[in-house]
Amino acid sequence: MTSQHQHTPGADQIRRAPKVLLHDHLDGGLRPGTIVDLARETGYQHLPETDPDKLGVWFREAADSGSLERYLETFAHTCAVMQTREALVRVAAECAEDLAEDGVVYAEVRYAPEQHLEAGLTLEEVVEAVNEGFREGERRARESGHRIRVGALLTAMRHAARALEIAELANRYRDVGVVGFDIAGAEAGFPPTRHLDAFEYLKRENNHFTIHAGEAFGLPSIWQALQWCGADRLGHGVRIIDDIQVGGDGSVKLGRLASYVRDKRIPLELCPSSNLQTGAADSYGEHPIGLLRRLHFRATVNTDNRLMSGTSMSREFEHLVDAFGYSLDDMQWFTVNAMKSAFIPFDERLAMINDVIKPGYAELKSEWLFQQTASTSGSAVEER
Ligand SMILES: O=c1[nH]cnc2c1ncn2[C@H]1C[C@H](O)[C@@H](CO)O1
Ligand SMILES: [Zn+2]
Repeated sequence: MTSQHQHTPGADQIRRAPKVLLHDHLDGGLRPGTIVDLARETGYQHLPETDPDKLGVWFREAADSGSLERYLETFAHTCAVMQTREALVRVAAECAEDLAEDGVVYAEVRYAPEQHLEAGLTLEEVVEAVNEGFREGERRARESGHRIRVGALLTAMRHAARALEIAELANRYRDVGVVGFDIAGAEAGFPPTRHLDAFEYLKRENNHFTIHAGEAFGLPSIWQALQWCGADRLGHGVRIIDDIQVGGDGSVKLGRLASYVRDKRIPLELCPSSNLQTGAADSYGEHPIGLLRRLHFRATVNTDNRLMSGTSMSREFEHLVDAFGYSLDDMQWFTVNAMKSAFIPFDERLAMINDVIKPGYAELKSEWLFQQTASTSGSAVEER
């Protein structure tokens, strides 16, 4: 009989399993229909398609170029329709609702406030609108029987020069909806050390931050993010694989940086579908997450941009279950890793793990166990 631990979950179980999301961009997760509505309401005339289905396909295809720079160009359209308070509240509320509907129980969603000032909002107004939207989305989710908690990460764009200002903003709204800071944007040519003042400030304030590193550029970027900037987590970090040698006999040798990342339990915010689109991996089966999970890195599963990748947390897990045969126990392992790595206080993370995540997986596994008993009881004699 198949053990419950080896059970590969189906789509429905994956969706119902509690999931934790640490790396998701607000401006990369809009519903296509909402983009069309907002463009109409705000007079934005440059959408490549005005039919929601076609627009969704356009984003996925345009983001599928194999280049991070070209992938990032698609955000011009989403940011263009996220310039008013009403638009930001709506997008944030729908984001929380969509994640909750997908079984996400805790999410840290990031966005760059500096990209939402074109119609005259201040940085503070942007943050307050998004916070309001998240609270509204959490409330609507509760009404439809889902529970989710959403925290915001404020992102500074690495090609710009506002990182310190955004870090100060993150600090001001700490404990008021914002749980940390991030930098994003094109990686090659924009090392994180350009923003050292922002990271040093956050460290002095005992605040938390993650850095997009090791996605389009390799080990030097990861090394800088950790050893110069002091990042708590790595956004992607997938190229840490370049510091791991696997011999023909299956033996594995970790370089100094890879050892440091594993020994220090540095969380890797891995985003498989996004990596396939920007060229960091060729297929799900070849994605480094398989090896990193086997080697017990602090690996987590994330969506990055649900719109551009046509994905969700459940879809990401479906791909991984297909590629690696992951069980509910593997899913729970990734989920607990993510919850341990969140930027909210330790006692709250622990409560989520013990009171939400573990009971959720126990319930699914018990469901499976009883189904197994029912379906095998007729053949008990043969099995003996
Ligand atoms: O995967 C990514 N790498 C680097 N930057 C990214 C990625 N996904 C989104 N961004 C950028 C584009 C968005 O406008 C910005 C803030 O969410 O972050
Ligand atoms: Zn990202």
